[in-house]
Amino acid sequence: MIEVKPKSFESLLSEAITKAKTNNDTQLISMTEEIRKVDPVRFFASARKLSMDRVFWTSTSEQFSIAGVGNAWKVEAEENRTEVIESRWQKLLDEAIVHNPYKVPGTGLVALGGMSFDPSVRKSELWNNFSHGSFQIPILMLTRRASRYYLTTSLEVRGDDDPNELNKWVVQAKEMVMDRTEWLPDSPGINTQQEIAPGQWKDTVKHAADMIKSRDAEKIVLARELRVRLKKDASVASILKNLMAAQPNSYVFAVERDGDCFVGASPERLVKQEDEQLFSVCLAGTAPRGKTDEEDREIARQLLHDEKNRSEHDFVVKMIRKSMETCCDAVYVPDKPVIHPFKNLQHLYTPVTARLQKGYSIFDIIEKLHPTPALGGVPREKSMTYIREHEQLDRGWYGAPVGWMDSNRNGEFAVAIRSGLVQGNIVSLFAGCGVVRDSDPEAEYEETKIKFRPMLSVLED
Ligand SMILES: C=C(O[C@@H]1C=C(C(=O)O)C=C[C@H]1O)C(=O)O
Ligand SMILES: [Mg+2]
Repeated sequence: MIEVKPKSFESLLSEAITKAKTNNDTQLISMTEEIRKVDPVRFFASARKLSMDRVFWTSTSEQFSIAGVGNAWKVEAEENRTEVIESRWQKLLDEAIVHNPYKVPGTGLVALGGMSFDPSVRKSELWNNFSHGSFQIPILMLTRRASRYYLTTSLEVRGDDDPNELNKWVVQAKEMVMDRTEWLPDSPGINTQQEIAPGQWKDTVKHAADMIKSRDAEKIVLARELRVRLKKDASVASILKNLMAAQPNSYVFAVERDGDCFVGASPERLVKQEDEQLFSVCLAGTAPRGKTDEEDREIARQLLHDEKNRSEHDFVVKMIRKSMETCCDAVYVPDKPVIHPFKNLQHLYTPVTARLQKGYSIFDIIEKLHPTPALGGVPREKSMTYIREHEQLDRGWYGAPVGWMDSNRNGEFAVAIRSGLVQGNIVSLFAGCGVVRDSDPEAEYEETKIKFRPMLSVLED
């Protein structure tokens, strides 16, 4: 990475264009400035006018958000995705010309995106616009951290570009996305809901549980789809706004590809990196919320001691610990889970901390962790084969890592659950649950029903 201190964005452009001409190659530049307050959701909404892919990420509890639009750089990988993405990202980090005096996580060079749950599955029509791995550096990116706001502008230039023209376009685009008067429409309202093959799904749960009883596997996560037809086309910005309000301790995210948008509010962190420090979470085991405080506490107490839910949870803990130990020091995992309540349900939760050893990157961690038994199963390959053969659905990006990373070894990835794919007025929602030997198909069905609630409730009018 080449750090520079240009007088203006235009002078940075001129410098980069000259360099591109000399090298007969493209050149990526990126410049970050601190700006006055702009609401990230409004930024996302206004960015629609640019008709380019948008991306959104927030860890609401930390008041940290990123909203971006356009592709200054993009990597799409259908095969060997982590190697392809990592090598392209490393090359970019070596060559980019950057001005970012702030060093705030999530500013400067930031790649946002995600991947599909299972790269060996042939994509269905539904997920046509989403590659097995896809990351972008937005052209315009807003980063909010508590009460500070930063705008990063990145562009890839060629030797024959005109700095003046490019600069003019950037100035106009900035004005457009920072329009503070952008209006957010109300929730679209739901016309019809169609559960995809619920009976068959319950039969599969029974089949999987029987297989586990005969010791052919230990845990298999099975998901199903709910297809929703809205009264009008969804405004993703409004969905984001409502998700942030309704699910304050979840990661609210959106990744748009050619008009389709994958959106969700996930309670599950896969991994967060701050230099060599890693934070992960084991989240599995579910119960509803109580109607009164007393009932809520009683349900929580039962969940903590419930053998079936504890076994679902413990598979995840064991696997995350083991994976971390292959490339980290100081792996710390508490002995027992605690309850983590969310708006619609409560989960068993065990946090994990670790120190990443030299020579490993966040890609190595993602590759080792995904899919954890919270979304795949135990043993990993057996459960994946079972899912491929029996689930009536293309998971696409559901249940897979989604998030961001920057050039200073900061990043965070969530497991993309409580999510849906928005295509105009059609939304495909996904929810699954961990099947273990004592799973009852009817109870698992009810559990998935609650897991649809976070997304469903923000679509209803
Ligand atoms: C698979 C999902 O959630 C996962 C399954 C859980 C369970 O079965 O108890 C709990 C949290 C997640 O690990 C989902 O929400 O779709
Ligand atoms: Mg469960």
